[in-house]
Amino acid sequence: MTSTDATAAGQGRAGVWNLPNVLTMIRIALVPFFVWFLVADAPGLHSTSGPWRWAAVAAFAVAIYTDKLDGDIARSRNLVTDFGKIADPIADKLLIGSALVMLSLLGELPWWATVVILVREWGITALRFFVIRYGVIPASRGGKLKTVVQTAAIFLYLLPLGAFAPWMSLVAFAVMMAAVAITLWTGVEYVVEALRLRARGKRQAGTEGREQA
Ligand SMILES: O=P(O)(O)OC[C@H](O)CO
Repeated sequence: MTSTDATAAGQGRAGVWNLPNVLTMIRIALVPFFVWFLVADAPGLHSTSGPWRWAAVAAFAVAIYTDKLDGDIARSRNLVTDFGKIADPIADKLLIGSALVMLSLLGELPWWATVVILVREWGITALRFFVIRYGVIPASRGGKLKTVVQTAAIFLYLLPLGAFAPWMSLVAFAVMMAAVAITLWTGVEYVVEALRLRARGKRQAGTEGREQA
């Protein structure tokens, strides 16, 4: 969804307890299970690539599916809410953040990639709250693409197929680098959007102040 679409959609009066928002909450609830499965697979933080790892892959896949589903339902049934516009990216960040931290803890992903992505993700979340009095910054098309590429990269990292296909780790790394690049680029776009929103809000407040005087 673009910012413009979202600004319009944000006027929707759908309640918080609608299906897309419940799916978003289910996604958040799946995160501890996902982490627990990864830990259960890796005594002493050494992955055994056993059934618990596959359970983690499945939990991640289900969580990602709820992300697609809630967006589709929200748009098709006009159930876009301001709560959803804030909670949906937060749910994504919790899932993706926990996956990245766990992969780094397991020694499978360089910490720098995790840190770069997390700083951008939570920085933009904080920015959304800083400018919320001027309006909501919803996920942009680039933000959605970034989440898809991050998800694909994490999925490739999670799949315990290294023993059968050693080239998989190269592919996973290449996709993760693409994810890092798009993450940074869209971060810059959101900063520009936040500055515009703030400037517009201040201009409007100035005009209203003059009209009342
Ligand atoms: O890049 P953000 O912060 O807008 O997040 C995008 C969402 O995760 C897409 O669902």
